[in-house]
Amino acid sequence: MDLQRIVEETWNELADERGSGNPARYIPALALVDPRKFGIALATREGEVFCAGDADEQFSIQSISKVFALALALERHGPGLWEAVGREPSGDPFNSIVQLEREKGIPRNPFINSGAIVTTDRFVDDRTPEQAVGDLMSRLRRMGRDESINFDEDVARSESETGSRNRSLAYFLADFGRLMNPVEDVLSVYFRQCALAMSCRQLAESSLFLPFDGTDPVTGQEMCSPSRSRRINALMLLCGHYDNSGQFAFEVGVPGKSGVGGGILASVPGRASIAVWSPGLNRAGTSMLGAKALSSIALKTGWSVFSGRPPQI
Ligand SMILES: NC(=O)CC[C@H](N)C(=O)O
Repeated sequence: MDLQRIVEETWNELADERGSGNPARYIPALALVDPRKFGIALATREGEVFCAGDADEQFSIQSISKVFALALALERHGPGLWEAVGREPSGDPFNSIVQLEREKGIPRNPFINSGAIVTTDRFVDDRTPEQAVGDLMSRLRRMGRDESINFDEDVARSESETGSRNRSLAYFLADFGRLMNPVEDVLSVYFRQCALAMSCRQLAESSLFLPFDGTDPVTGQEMCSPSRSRRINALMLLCGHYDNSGQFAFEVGVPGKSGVGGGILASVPGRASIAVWSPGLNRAGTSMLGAKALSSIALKTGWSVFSGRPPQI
């Protein structure tokens, strides 16, 4: 299978639709990004990366970071993490607060904002926010094989200045006694984690542990056990796009995680890790063109977790 041709064809087919959807404006720094950006990177077990468009330009990965935070929080706490956060789709928008009161401060899953705030709190654990951010950065740099990976201070500040909703969620959690650390400490890590700047290529390369049983097949670095990576993939499939997760599974058919910066990370078990970026979003905060690109790649390759077709590569 000529993956470079598939990636390029997909980009060319959709290029005229660049600028479709609505970029996130509730984080002012994100509204400054050129809405016509469009990149695709597909990384394989052999260490090859097939790219098209703006695949080497860094963007704000936003909620895609929740996948890394989950893996690292599980590493610190093991299955005990599941006492603080659930594993069910919420069917509500990512920043919804309604279930939190009814369900006594146990968020439905680690990918909605309330669940991610709890996950980040557990990742911080007994450390200072600075130590936790330092640890997150060094892990990502190691996984992405790139020392330049960092967070964008302007985006983190912009989100903090306008973060009333996330503060509400965090104080609600604190009121139920669900956070180990002070609210502002947890949020300062959460905002920086969301403001991580990475390119499609860096994202695809640093997340190869997801489709390959917890271990980067290129470097041999182990991120988590095979059973844990299976479970993270399961959560991505069911909760990775909030109240749009069903639609994404229907159209694309592989685990994925969206971010309001317009990135989507998709994990194709046993095959590849794919990152796409286009800032225009649908109503659930999933990149419109990004989802179309992934759907097209899934169609062209035949890749799907719901298909019994033998591996093509
Ligand atoms: N879906 C997202 O990417 C949301 C993340 C964003 N940082 C927020 O907390 O609102």
